[in-house]
Amino acid sequence: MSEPDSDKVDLRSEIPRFRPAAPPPSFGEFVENMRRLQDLAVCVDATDEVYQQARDRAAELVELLAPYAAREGKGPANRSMDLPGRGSLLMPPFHVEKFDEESVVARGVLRRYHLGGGGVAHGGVLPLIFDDNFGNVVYAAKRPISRTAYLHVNYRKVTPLDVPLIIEGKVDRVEGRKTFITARLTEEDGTLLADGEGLMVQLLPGQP
Ligand SMILES: CCCCCCCCCCCCCC(=O)SCCNC(=O)CCNC(=O)[C@H](O)C(C)(C)COP(=O)(O)OP(=O)(O)OC[C@H]1O[C@@H](n2cnc3c(N)ncnc32)[C@H](O)[C@@H]1OP(=O)(O)O
Repeated sequence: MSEPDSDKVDLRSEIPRFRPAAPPPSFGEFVENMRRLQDLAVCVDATDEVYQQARDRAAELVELLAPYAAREGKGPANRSMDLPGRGSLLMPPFHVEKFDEESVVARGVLRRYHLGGGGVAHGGVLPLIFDDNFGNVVYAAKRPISRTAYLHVNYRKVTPLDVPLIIEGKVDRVEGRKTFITARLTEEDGTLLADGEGLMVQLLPGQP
């Protein structure tokens, strides 16, 4: 019989255990510089000479970092709870401010990197924010490990960039393996930008 893998969340699931990271001191600034770089990469209008230099410096950075690529759950990205977006470049830079069984609240801004068109956020970024909130709600409500079965977002108003945003999500109801979650994305003054509803389904033994 094979040994249980202590990195798995439990024997029912292939999902790695979530362990918060204690990142090295420079990691947060590294991530913020990378975010700034992403903002610039999608907005600069430069000469070919500038792009050549940028290409070469990016290649140097790749060469520096490539030897340290690690498996999921090992590096600090996505697990650094004190950093915006848990230190993951995939995640918009939101900070969780409330995390309990009643609700999960996170606050952050969308930046130039998240631009869709007409000066406002890309619509596809919002489901990412909602999905992450739903995942947090499941954890905070101490529901079993689950995956998103569906996610519905109602876009009520365009979502501005560089303006503080707040998402609050909570469990609406539980039906057996199913956790239904609702959430609202607002500006600080309460202006509703989008609301969403999702179904998180508890995984069965062996489900990835
Ligand atoms: C300190 C801690 C901090 C934590 C921070 C970390 C946060 C990280 C956050 C990251 C978060 C990221 C999170 C992510 O992004 S998770 C990634 C995105 N999601 C997926 O990839 C999921 C892919 N799908 C599946 O794996 C399966 O389909 C699942 C597991 C969902 C269900 O397949 P399974 O074969 O197991 O179940 P079933 O089909 O018998 O269905 C079971 C029940 O559910 C009902 N049903 C199913 N689908 C739908 C549907 N679409 N609409 C309505 N109902 C639906 C179905 O009718 C049935 O109901 P009932 O007949 O029993 O009444």
